Amino acid sequence: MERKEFRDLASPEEAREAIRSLSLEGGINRVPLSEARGRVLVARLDAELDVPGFDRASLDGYALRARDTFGADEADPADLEIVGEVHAGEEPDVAVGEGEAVEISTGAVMPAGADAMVPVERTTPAGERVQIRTSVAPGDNVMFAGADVAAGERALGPGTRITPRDIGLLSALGIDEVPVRAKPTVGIVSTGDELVRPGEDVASERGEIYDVNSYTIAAGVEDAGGEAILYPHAGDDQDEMERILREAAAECDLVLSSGSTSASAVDVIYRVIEEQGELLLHGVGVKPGKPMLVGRLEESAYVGLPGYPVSAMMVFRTFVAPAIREAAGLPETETATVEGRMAGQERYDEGRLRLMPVGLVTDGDGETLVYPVDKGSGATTSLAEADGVVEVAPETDYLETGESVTVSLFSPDVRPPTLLGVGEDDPTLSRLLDGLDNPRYLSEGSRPGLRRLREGLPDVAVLAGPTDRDVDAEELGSWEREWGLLVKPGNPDRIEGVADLVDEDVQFVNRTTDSGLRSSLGAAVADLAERRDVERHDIVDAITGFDLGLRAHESPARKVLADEAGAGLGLRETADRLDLGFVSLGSQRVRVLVNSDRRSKPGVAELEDALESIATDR
Ligand SMILES: Nc1nc2c(c(=O)[nH]1)N[C@H]1C(S)=C(S)[C@@H](COP(=O)(O)OP(=O)(O)OC[C@H]3O[C@@H](n4cnc5c(N)ncnc54)[C@H](O)[C@@H]3O)O[C@H]1N2
Ligand code: MOO
Repeated sequence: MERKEFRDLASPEEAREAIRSLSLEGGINRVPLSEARGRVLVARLDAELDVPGFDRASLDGYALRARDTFGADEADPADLEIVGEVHAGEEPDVAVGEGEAVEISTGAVMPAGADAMVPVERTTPAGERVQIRTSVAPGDNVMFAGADVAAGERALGPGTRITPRDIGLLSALGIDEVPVRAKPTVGIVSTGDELVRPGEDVASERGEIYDVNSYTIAAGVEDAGGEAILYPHAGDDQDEMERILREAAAECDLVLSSGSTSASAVDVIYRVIEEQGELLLHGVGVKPGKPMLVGRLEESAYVGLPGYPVSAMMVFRTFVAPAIREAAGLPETETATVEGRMAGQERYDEGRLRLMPVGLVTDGDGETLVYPVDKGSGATTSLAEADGVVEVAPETDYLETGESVTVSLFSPDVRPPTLLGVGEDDPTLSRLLDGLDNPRYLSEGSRPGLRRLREGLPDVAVLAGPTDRDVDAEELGSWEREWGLLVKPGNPDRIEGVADLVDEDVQFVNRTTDSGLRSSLGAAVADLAERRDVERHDIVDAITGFDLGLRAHESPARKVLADEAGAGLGLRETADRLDLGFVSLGSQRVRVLVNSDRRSKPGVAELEDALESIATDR
């Protein structure tokens, strides 16, 4: 079967050009005022009436003839006869003659004959008469008909993006429906037999995964001013893809697919477009996003996003979102950028424009440090833990430590976290972080925590268990945790310690070598080897599963819970919470070390307070 190979990649500019050449625009909608916010007017709206529609009292007080007050002041008030009253929403049933006044409420129609009003504070009523202790000029305290907007005036111009303030104006004019640019409708078709919608059960043993792209891209479409329509997943079968894509193309201005863009035998989406529409390009010199497609299907524009969530999102953000915004009539987003320095060296030699997700951290001098967040295109945390993107030109070989880079933030309201921590995964730490304002914690394990602290990236590192090298850093606080083997409830295999893992037939689940628990287990294994006078590797080899370590602190426990293992490395706290049996092997201190350069950061002080509070709790 013929497979796609990517020999000639289009340039990013060619990809932009190709998308620009497609028409994404919808037509015109008439929407009720209640749905008009954020929509873009397509025509000018003129006032068809005066606002206000009548001469209106601006204050509570007395309507009168200005000339009756001339010369009046506190010492020598004008004395007028009260001949009636008029309230807001009432038609006046009285006129004001010479020497007369009418009691009037704010917003009421000025009675005939009156040309000004005096606020109640400057009057002294006495029975049927009122003393006016000030003089006013004609027009004082009156808003005349049409003073706000007059009939025939231009109220809002075409292209206005309707704000709550504009809705105020439209309401005053009595306009209940407005002509706006239709939102471009964007159909989203995710392909892949493995996809399951969130909310349904996922069979991991069969390789099923939750569909990330449909919802992420739909949210991006709505953000860009489009209307997202989710279509059912298309499997990897070409006929099914064709049927769903054509259905979407018939109903939408733009169809976005995800997946099936690359080089495998089931990556056939390009054939559907080639055979049923027009394929403008397939393969662009960007990383991630290389296998993207641009074309037309029926009357609709088409962009094929790669299946990997990071690739899909980056292609969407870079190439598709601007086109949707334009079609929706929205202004280009103000891309907020920040300048920062690279926290470490970053090599790169793939010759494609790299869209590198990065995180930000503020150093002790208030300068911004930039570090790549790259767990690979398949990891959703690559974007959730990033603040923005640095574009690295294709000809760049590496970015040097300290090199200045421009980060375009994912949105203008993105702020660097108040605290950046790296290190051990721990439940007490998770609770501490909950109480802080916008922290970020990269749970990479004790060893990477220590290494990154030495390199000067994080504000704090969280370490547990024995460390081979120490670091010259101050301790901000610490706590103890009890660790051991998590076993089935009631411990049916009667596991009592590491020796049983060696001597009995037990499937064990370990943690990665980066974790502090694993270091403590390593020490226990070394102890046992010494007591038995054998080599350490003899012990290790005899434990089934010792070499395969899982990343997070609960992962081994979950394997035991699922009956996939007889024992796992973990914490007493986890065993208690998941109702598992627990065989204690010891307790270890979890220490929070602070980067000396960052002592004065508010986030560090906040964490220190939180650490003190748990120290006094115990
Ligand atoms: N031999 C080669 N293999 C690959 C190449 C290549 O040039 N030669 N390109 C790689 C690149 S770059 C990318 S990007 C991916 C793109 O692959 P596809 O667009 O064909 O996507 P799939 O194979 O369908 O899926 C990739 C990956 O992403 C997962 N996925 C797919 N859709 C979703 C979704 N809606 N939500 C969550 N995750 C999704 C899918 O399960 C796969 O794990 O190809 C490389 N391969
Ligand atoms: O281009 Mo793929 O999108 O490198 O990950």
